[in-house]
Amino acid sequence: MQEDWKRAAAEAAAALAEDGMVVGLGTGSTAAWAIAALGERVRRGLRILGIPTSERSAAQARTLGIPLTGFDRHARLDLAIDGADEVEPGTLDLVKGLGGALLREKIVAAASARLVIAVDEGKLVARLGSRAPVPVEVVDFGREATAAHLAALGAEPALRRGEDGVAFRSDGGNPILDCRFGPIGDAGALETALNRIPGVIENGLFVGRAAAVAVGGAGGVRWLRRQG
Ligand SMILES: O=C[C@H](O)[C@H](O)[C@H](O)COP(=O)(O)O
Repeated sequence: MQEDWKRAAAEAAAALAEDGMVVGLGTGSTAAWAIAALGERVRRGLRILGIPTSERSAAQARTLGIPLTGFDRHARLDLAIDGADEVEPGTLDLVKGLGGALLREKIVAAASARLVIAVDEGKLVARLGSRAPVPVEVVDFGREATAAHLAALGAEPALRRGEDGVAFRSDGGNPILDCRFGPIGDAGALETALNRIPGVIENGLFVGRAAAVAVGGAGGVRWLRRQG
């Protein structure tokens, strides 16, 4: 059921790609449905270039025959399609990065004319942080000191580990501290405060970036759009 909702939302988002666009390819199980839908459209003749946000998404896109490009050839994107871990419906602010791709995702989102998010309705929350931790990518050096700064902002930082117990590494080779804040009052202020901590590379709060969110649910797909 949830997988059907993700897929429907992802396909609605993928339908926004048009001939000639440079498209950011997100990461995660929902973004994978969007990449699959784009692959099918490319097979039928759609002409786009993709910029993937992870090695996983790059591999999937290559398998499907989606031509890829990079920032050296295209510094601006027309559209980025991605998933999210939490969406605040009023603001379209997001938590992202439980899949570990938050840094590349934020770089791609920041370079895109439009960021379109696809989720199932279980991702909607009244306040960001209600359910998901905020992932924070950090450098190895001084990780404990960085974690202490994060704790001082009210988080409970936990080093992300794989199922094998080994510390998770992002595609950039960095560890991630998952920071439980509980419901966040001012996500914009927190996003800025997190990135001011020495040792923090990027955090998973995406504030004021999403233009629209496709939400899959029992009644089909509905669109949330940012006002203004
Ligand atoms: O790093 C991962 C990304 O931010 C994903 O878009 C996010 O975790 C949502 O993933 P999923 O669609 O698998 O729930």
